[in-house]
Formats: sequence, structure tokens, C-alpha cells
Amino acid sequence: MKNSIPDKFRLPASTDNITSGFTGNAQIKIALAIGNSRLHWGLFAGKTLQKTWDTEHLNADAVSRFSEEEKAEYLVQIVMRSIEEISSQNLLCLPATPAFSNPDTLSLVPLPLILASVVTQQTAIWQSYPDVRIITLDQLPIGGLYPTLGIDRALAVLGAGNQLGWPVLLIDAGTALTFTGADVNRYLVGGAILPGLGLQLSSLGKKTAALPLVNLPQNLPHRWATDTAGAIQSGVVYATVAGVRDFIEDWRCLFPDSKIAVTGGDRTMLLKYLTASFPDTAAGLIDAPEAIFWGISLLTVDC
Ligand SMILES: Nc1ncnc2c1ncn2[C@@H]1O[C@H](COP(=O)(O)OP(=O)(O)OP(=O)(O)O)[C@@H](O)[C@H]1O
Ligand SMILES: CC(C)(CO)[C@@H](O)C(=O)NCCC(=O)O
Ligand SMILES: [K+]
Repeated sequence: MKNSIPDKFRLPASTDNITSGFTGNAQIKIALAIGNSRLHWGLFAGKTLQKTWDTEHLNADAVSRFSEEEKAEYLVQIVMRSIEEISSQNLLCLPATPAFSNPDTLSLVPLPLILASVVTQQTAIWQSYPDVRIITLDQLPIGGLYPTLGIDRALAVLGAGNQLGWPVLLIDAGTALTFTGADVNRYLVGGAILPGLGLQLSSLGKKTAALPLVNLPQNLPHRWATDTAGAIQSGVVYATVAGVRDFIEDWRCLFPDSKIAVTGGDRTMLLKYLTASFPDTAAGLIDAPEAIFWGISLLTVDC
């Protein structure tokens, strides 16, 4: 669904081609994937992903006090500031157009925003963005999806399958750790959900009296620990890695030639632990931090 754009957010005709300097005629769009821990951003020129970055969730209480018009302006500025920040770090080359170089004109530029969210409260905020399109399951060219499946899982498995080939198993090591598998007919076979590595550690720290909050270890820890922090790390890491291995091996029995991709904020650590403990299982796993944006890129036409 596309909201109408209030006149105050429309680009002046002279800056209509604002981003053409590095993209030719391709239209610039922003993708926002809202996860349970943070916001994941992608900048597209047409279907080409130029850059990705992460930011914090917005403060829902603060935003709820704004009028509709203030919300719209605030959200446009959040997007533009975020882009300016990554471009000023030289991570992205944006042309020196008035809209990008003059802070007074920032709010004139409502870049189209494509939103995929698994956090309802954050979705609600972004509905006030002047040019937003929200991706829903029914828009995805993949069969067998059940109504409550997370849009992040559906997009990431679709993206991985399209980019790497089908069948595909997508492992998302995010707040939650998920497995999502689809067959050669782009049909959902199924999956599983468990607490992610970070969430296992934080819930032990928060929900027990004696256990401290500990970080993920940099490397595979000692299994038989003789201190509390080490015992927590050992338990979480070895049990998770054994579980992940079990899902991978079962999937490989079902689909021996399947691609298997790993995404999410804890993917690098998970891959490190898995490689150290089960090198044969880890062999051939594909590092796919942008899997969800590969999925979103398939939906960037006519929006
Ligand atoms: N800079 C960072 N900020 C927050 N978390 C980070 C960061 N770098 C790595 N992580 C790890 O990323 C994990 C969260 O992964 P991710 O950001 O992919 O989740 P999410 O997409 O917000 O959640 P989900 O997809 O499960 O709803 C945390 O457990 C944390 O350990
Ligand atoms: C599992 C999470 C939290 C992973 O981000 C998300 O995909 C979600 O909220 N899913 C809904 C339930 C399901 O996928 O079956
Ligand atoms: K919940």
C-alpha cells in the first residue's frame, strides 16, 4: 500500500534526479528490515544493493507524542541522516546535490521505503513515512507459507534460494536462531525456532539470581568449565552448535545437494564455533549477511 506524498515532502523538479550521480537512471530506494534487536537498512539503486547498515529501534513512546505531520517529517529525516552518515564515512559515494548537501532541504526528499518487519510496534511507527510499502507474505513467490511465518524468514529463504539456488536451507543467527528450508519448487518444507546465542546468554543473566551476564566467547570455549562464566559459555555454545549440526545433517539427508546459507548478527560466531567443532558440517556453508535484502530486491519493481 502506498500513501500519498504530502506536497511539502515532494522534491523540487530541479533535484528530481537526486541520486543519479552514481546510479545512472536507476531509482533509489531504501529497504528497512526490522528485527527484534535492531533495524537493518539497505540502499538500493534499482535492484542493486549498494550498501547495508544497522541502527537502533526508534523510541516508540517519543514518536507517539508527535502529530502525524511531525512523524512523517521525523521519519524522513531519520532516513536521510542515516544515509548521510554512511556517505560521510566514505562508505557510499553520493553526488553533491542540494538535497544531500544542505540540511535545510533534507526533509524534502522522501526516498521510497520498502519495509519488512517482525516487530508490530516498530511497524506502526513507520506507517507514517510518506512513501512506504510494507512487504507481506502474500507478495512472495514462494509456496507453502503459513500465515504466522516471520516475513524475515520468508524473505531470507527466498533471497538465498534465488541467489544461490534451490533447494535451500537458511539459518538466521539473530535474536532468535531460525532454520527455514525450501525445496526445488520454491515450496516451504519447514523450519524451527530457538533462542539465539545472545538471547540464551542474556536470559540466563536476567532470569537467575546467581548467574552473571556474559558475552559470547571469541573462540570455541573449553567444554568442561571450572568457573561460572565459562560454564555458561560452554553450555550455550556446545548445545547450540550440536543442535545446529543436527538440523544441518538432517536437511542434508533430505536434500543432499542443497545450498545452506547463514545470516544474522551472530552468524560469524556461530560459523566459527561450528567450524572448530564440526568442520565437515561447516564445510560448504555460505556466509550470507545480506540474504534478507536479496529477497527484498526481488520485490523492488513497481513500488
Ligand atoms: N552491533 C550490534 N548490535 C546488536 N547486536 C549485535 C551487534 N553485532 C552483533 N550482534 C549480535 O546480533 C544478534 C542479533 O542478531 P540480528 O541483529 O540479526 O537480530 P534481529 O534481526 O534484530 O533479530 P531477529 O531477526 O531474530 O528478529 C545479537 O544476539 C548480538 O549478539
Ligand atoms: C522467529 C523470528 C522472531 C525471527 O526473527 C521471526 O521470524 C518471527 O517473529 N516469526 C514468527 C513465527 C514464525 O516464523 O513461525
Ligand atoms: K513475543
